[in-house]
Amino acid sequence: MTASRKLAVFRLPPLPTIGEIIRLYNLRAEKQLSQNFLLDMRLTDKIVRQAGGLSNAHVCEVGPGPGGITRSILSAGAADLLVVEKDTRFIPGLQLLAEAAPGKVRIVHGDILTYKMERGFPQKLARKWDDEPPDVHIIGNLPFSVSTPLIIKWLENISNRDGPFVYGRTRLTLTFQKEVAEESAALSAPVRSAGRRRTFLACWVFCNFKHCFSFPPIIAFLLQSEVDVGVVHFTPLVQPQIGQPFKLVEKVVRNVFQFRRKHCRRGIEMLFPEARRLELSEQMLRTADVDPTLRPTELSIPHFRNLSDAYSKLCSDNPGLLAYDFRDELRKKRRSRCIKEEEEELKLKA
Ligand SMILES: C[S@@+](CC[C@H](N)C(=O)[O-])C[C@H]1O[C@@H](n2cnc3c(N)ncnc32)[C@H](O)[C@@H]1O
Repeated sequence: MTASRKLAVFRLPPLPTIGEIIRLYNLRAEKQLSQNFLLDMRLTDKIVRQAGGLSNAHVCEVGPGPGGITRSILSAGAADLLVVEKDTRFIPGLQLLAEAAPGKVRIVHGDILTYKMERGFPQKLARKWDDEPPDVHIIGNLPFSVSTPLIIKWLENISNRDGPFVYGRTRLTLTFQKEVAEESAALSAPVRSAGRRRTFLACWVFCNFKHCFSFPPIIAFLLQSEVDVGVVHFTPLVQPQIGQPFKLVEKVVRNVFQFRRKHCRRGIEMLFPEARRLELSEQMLRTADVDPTLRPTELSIPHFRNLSDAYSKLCSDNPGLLAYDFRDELRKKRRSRCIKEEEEELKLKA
């Protein structure tokens, strides 16, 4: 016990504060890039604690910026910290931190949306999917415009067990806009809770999802930001709540939520080519045993499970259906209408 406690404690040598780093390297937060920095170490420590014990853990921090969360991860005892930062201006400050924690910090100057995390950590860390999660964590306070596409990408990775999930059920601790985090946490509440977001519905399907706490921007940021921030912790589920691939589930959820104030039948119809729209959407709703007059926000995960299973069955019976996108059909229709109008105009002129 004492030995492992000793291992976990890591004290960084005296370093300039994050505020001094920002001044030293002239790291102006770019408002158009939604760059806001966490300066309060008590807050960064609290965010990092939400990941669970990091003693001797392998961690990837996404978007470290001037390094507030980075310092908290090191102080929490991480053995190996991989930071992925897109903006060159932050690299020298991160190098200073790497020198202060020899052998612990690896810096990647790159974009997390394209970074191949399956190569980021040694394969020996990998655990079986149904084992306990591996000692690999992802932590980050990213711009909200990046964290949403990123979580969609990672949900697909969870479904395929690739990317950061080649190591097993890698845990994620990320920040989102407070309203999104709180409303999404309400997904576990009774079915009729309003305001659910489709991205997070998919999160519930594939992850255990916990809204840890929120904080106002005023206590944290260098730039005045208008929105509160919510810290969310995800652990991939051993058994997703819907046994279909992410792409199919996401397509069903996306189409249903397209007309969020209308009956769910309206969005479901758009999954099918115009010529067979009514027939196939009725068949799907009947097989799924879902009331077509429910609104998208009234549908529960079991409803989506039945809808996804029914849609998957229709896709196997109708080759090409999974690739169907009503927008392509609309575009083709518009194009042929334009061509027809042009031909008629030419006829009139002749
Ligand atoms: C909101 S700031 C937060 C900085 C730091 N994590 C903190 O809490 O103080 C977001 C950081 O993510 C970086 N970033 C933005 N998009 C990124 C991407 N696609 N890949 C890697 N880093 C990114 C920005 O350059 C910036 O350093």
